[in-house]
Amino acid sequence: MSYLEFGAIPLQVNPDLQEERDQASFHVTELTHIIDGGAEKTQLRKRLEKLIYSDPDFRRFPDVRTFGTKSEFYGASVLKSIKLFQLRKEHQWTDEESDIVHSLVDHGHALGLHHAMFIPALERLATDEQKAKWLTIAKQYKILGTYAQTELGHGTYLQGLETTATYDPGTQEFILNTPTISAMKWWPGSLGKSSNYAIVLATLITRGKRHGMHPFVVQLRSLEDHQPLPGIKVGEIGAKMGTLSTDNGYLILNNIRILRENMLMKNAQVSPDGTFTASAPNQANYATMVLLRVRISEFAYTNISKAVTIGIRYSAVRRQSKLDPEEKEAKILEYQTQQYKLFPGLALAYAILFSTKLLKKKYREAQTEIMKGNLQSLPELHCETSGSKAFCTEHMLKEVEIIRQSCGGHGYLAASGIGMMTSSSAPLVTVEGENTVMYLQVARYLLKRFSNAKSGEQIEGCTSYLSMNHAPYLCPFLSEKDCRNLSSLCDVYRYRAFIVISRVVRTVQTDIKDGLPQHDAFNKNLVHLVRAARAHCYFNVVKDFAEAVKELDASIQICTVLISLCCFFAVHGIVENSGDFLQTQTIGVEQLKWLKNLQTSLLAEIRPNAVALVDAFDYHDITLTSALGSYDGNAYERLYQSTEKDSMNSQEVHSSYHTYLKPFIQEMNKAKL
Ligand SMILES: CCCCCCCCCCCCCCCC(=O)SCCNC(=O)CCNC(=O)[C@H](O)C(C)(C)COP(=O)(O)OP(=O)(O)OC[C@H]1O[C@@H](n2cnc3c(N)ncnc32)[C@H](O)[C@@H]1OP(=O)(O)O
Ligand SMILES: Cc1cc2nc3c(=O)[nH]c(=O)nc-3n(C[C@H](O)[C@H](O)[C@H](O)COP(=O)(O)OP(=O)(O)OC[C@H]3O[C@@H](n4cnc5c(N)ncnc54)[C@H](O)[C@@H]3O)c2cc1C
Repeated sequence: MSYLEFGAIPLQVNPDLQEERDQASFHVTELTHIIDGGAEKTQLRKRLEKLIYSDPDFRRFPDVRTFGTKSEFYGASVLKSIKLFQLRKEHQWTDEESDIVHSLVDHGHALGLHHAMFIPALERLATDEQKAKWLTIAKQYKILGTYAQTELGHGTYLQGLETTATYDPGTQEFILNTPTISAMKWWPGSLGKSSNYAIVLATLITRGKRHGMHPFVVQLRSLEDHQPLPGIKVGEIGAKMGTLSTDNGYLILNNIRILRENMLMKNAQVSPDGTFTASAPNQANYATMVLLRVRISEFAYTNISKAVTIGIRYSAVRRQSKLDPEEKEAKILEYQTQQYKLFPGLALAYAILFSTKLLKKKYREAQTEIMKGNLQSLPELHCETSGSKAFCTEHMLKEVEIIRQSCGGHGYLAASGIGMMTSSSAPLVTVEGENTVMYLQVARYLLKRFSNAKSGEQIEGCTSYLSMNHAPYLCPFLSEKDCRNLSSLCDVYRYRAFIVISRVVRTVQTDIKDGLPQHDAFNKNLVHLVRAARAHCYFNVVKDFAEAVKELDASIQICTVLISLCCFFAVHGIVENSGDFLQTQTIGVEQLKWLKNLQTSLLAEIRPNAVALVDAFDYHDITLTSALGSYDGNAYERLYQSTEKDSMNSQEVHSSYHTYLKPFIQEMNKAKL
């Protein structure tokens, strides 16, 4: 073959990848249907895929992402928003359809916060009359909004927000102000350049009294020429590690007057004379964050499943070194260490998938009650969503980075698609509640439930195991074979969580008894409290995965593969955290030895189906945007082809040669003479 033909993509699938597909023990399409939630959902996704990817602009976005300047990238991202909004309107997409499309077109776009937070906030925090006014025009895209809560000085501690909304009964208006530099809004997505409205979260002051954080609808920019309105200073906060398609912004408000009706009053009201009344606890105003924590958990699935698709397909076509000196070089997927890098991410993707399906269901049920004014399920929902968001994003980020490393040098290329995934995954551990803080919210709930259980209350829900009548614990693993039993594995996780939680409760109580104030006793044990929350979340994810697999209505072949994967997920988690399991005596040294053996046996067991398990995620090549992970496995040709799109290659000799290099070379050559 001449080098001129190197960039031509072969028409056939790479035989190494085809070989993997041929040896799968199950039908990939059947598993795809399970992942999508049914054959009709797969059809729906495919229909939307076809619609979106028939538009050349949507196919072009990945190239802009890789090779454009920040400003070009932002411009393309605005176009992406507009196209999505037009399509959504034209096709009357439901929220579900819209979510599918978002997962197809790369997560970010300039006005992403309009549907992700602005509209959900109006739906959750506005009264019916306010919805009639604001929601209608927001849905018609007559106004474009964002959610401006975080300030330069405070993101986590919402009670510390300094932006003020002071009620003036004389004019029946609120006056919004940014009283200090740390009070300026800082970070909100779509704020810098895109939105003309925002829901601004500010401390409400009426009749001289502060009433905590409340939501206010504020117009930021003119609907005529997009100029910021008088008294408003708004702009971009600067270059970031990733999430380039979103214009995260700052906002300074100087005596901005808004109508009394612009305070979203579902949960608290200010009457014309300035009387404050609350019809729900202040935390009801956190509802938009609760929703986004569910969405971000789902997004963790999207990222890890895409990353592992790239990693596994590439590992099936990349050959390096010899396993058997007599044979040709081995696929890197053959190396046990490579499987050890990739399969935890594979198992995690399925674990998050099943666990978030359940979380979403619980969220929907709880939200229906909450909208009717029944807030009983809110504390449990807050615990579950905070824990899920923290667990899923923490583990996803860790595994995405390991998968990037598993692709060797090429994983570091933008064309691999995986480096971008690391940078877009990174903020997810911080946004919508920083993970440590979220785990501490879970711990707070666990402590409460633990003491409720101690006082004899029958606990329901995700902490029900705290009120189990704990007979003396006996490790269920009496042989290596026992370690495969999913309900025994769940038991081990459950007891580990129970013991870690009860120990930290005891330590905190002892510290308080010994005279430490409660806040000091907490701070002295924060690391252990986070450990307890992690143990609780791990147990719940293992349990959700195991139950989903147990209840699966699928072929025996699929059940067998998913049981192995679930078993691997649980076993791997114990081995990785063995210190904790040994210390809580939920397993002994002998059991750890069995579990380690089982862990490596499972690598070999999963190996033949690895490619089929990622094929089942069914990512379109455009969605993946990866030269390494495309369906046909022609990685080298695609890598070489990707160089054509690099503007540096548009001229043989770069202009800098004429400006700098040529005079330098000439100078050096003159000097030699
Ligand atoms: C386009 C489509 C894409 C979709 C796919 C996504 C893609 C993704 C891309 C990235 C997109 C990024 C978009 C980021 C967008 C932001 O990042 S928006 C800003 C998010 N900001 C945060 O999350 C702030 C985090 N902080 C907090 O939530 C709260 O301050 C804290 C930490 C929970 C503390 O709450 P607090 O009320 O100040 O104090 P605390 O004493 O801890 O709690 C009081 C009580 O309220 C309860 N409580 C606290 N929070 C809640 C709650 N939420 N609910 C119920 N009860 C609660 C507590 O449990 C406690 O109860 P009790 O123990 O008293 O019974
Ligand atoms: C890409 C991106 C997009 C964003 N989009 C938006 C948006 O659209 N709208 C919006 O309003 N905001 C947005 N944010 C802001 C985001 O919500 C906050 O950054 C996040 O809530 C964390 O708050 P913080 O930055 O104040 O971190 P901090 O709270 O300052 O955290 C710093 C460290 O302090 C620790 N810490 C803080 N408090 C405690 C505590 N009580 N106990 C123990 N440790 C603690 C944390 O664990 C962390 O290690 C965005 C941020 C990013 C990065």
